Amino acid sequence: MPDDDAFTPPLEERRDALRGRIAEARHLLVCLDFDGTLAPIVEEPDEAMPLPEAETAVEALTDAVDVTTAVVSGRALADVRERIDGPRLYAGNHGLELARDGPDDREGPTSHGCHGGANGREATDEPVAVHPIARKRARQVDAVCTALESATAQIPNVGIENKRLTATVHVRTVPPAFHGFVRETTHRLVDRFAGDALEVSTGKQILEIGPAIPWGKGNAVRLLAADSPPGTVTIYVGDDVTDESAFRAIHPDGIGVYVGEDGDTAASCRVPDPEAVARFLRWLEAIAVLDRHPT
Ligand SMILES: O=P(O)(O)OC[C@H]1O[C@H](O[C@H]2O[C@H](CO)[C@@H](O)[C@H](O)[C@H]2O)[C@H](O)[C@@H](O)[C@@H]1O
Repeated sequence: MPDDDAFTPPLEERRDALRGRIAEARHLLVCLDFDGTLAPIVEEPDEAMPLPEAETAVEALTDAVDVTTAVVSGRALADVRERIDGPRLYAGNHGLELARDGPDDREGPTSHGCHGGANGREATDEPVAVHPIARKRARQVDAVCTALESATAQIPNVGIENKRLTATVHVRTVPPAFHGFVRETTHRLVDRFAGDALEVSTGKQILEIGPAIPWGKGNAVRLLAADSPPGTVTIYVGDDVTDESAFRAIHPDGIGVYVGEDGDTAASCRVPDPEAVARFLRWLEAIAVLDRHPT
């Protein structure tokens, strides 16, 4: 594992080393977080959109030979798919939902942990695989959201985003004096409606409510990498707490790019903001096309 205390270098310092690894790779799996990575953070979650230059870069990478693109988001899969159309693969709800190519009888969220088809796997016709435990706990997520909406109705600007398998409580524009109340109320209602079945975690000015199971973006990225051809180098770009499990999942063979100026990360290098992510993706595409497939 990377040393937590070690300074994670800016991309510029790693560019030459990364260029060699990318140019030599037989295939690239490029996994991208959405909010704070492809889309700048905004006050109103529903207004988040990818930077046009990021969208163009993702499209170009998706069209490149021997490159697979994936968006791996904390948003509901259907929501993030509406916001960026083009990548080949999608993971939503922090990896609890997965849309990937090929037959759906492989190891994955639908079969993780408790389903038993042939070889312990469950076949499904669904285009989107959903973690079975998360699916069962969706009713509890819904009950917590309903209760939270009425318990926080008087709190200015609080937002409850019900994503079915998980939920997000937004406090970005809630006056700081109310943050403690929102946090305590969220924990109390999760306890009351779900006991140990759901848990509360944190992100950028949000509380995330989700099933208390050991499954996250890192598991989803491992599944996508397992579907990739031999000789694939996995690249993951992300900015928030839940992206850290993905950085750890691809270490040490993959390339983790953290978006932000500060904060501990398991990524191998960092870029400052979504504008720099778009430039990185452009650079990646140039190497993928020119260095690996020179005409
Ligand atoms: O994994 P991601 O794709 O980065 O999703 C993480 C959460 O992102 C969204 O919330 C964040 O972005 C909002 C819009 O910029 C911002 O207002 C909020 O403060 C951020 O935390 C999204 O709304 C959540 O559902 C995601 O879990």
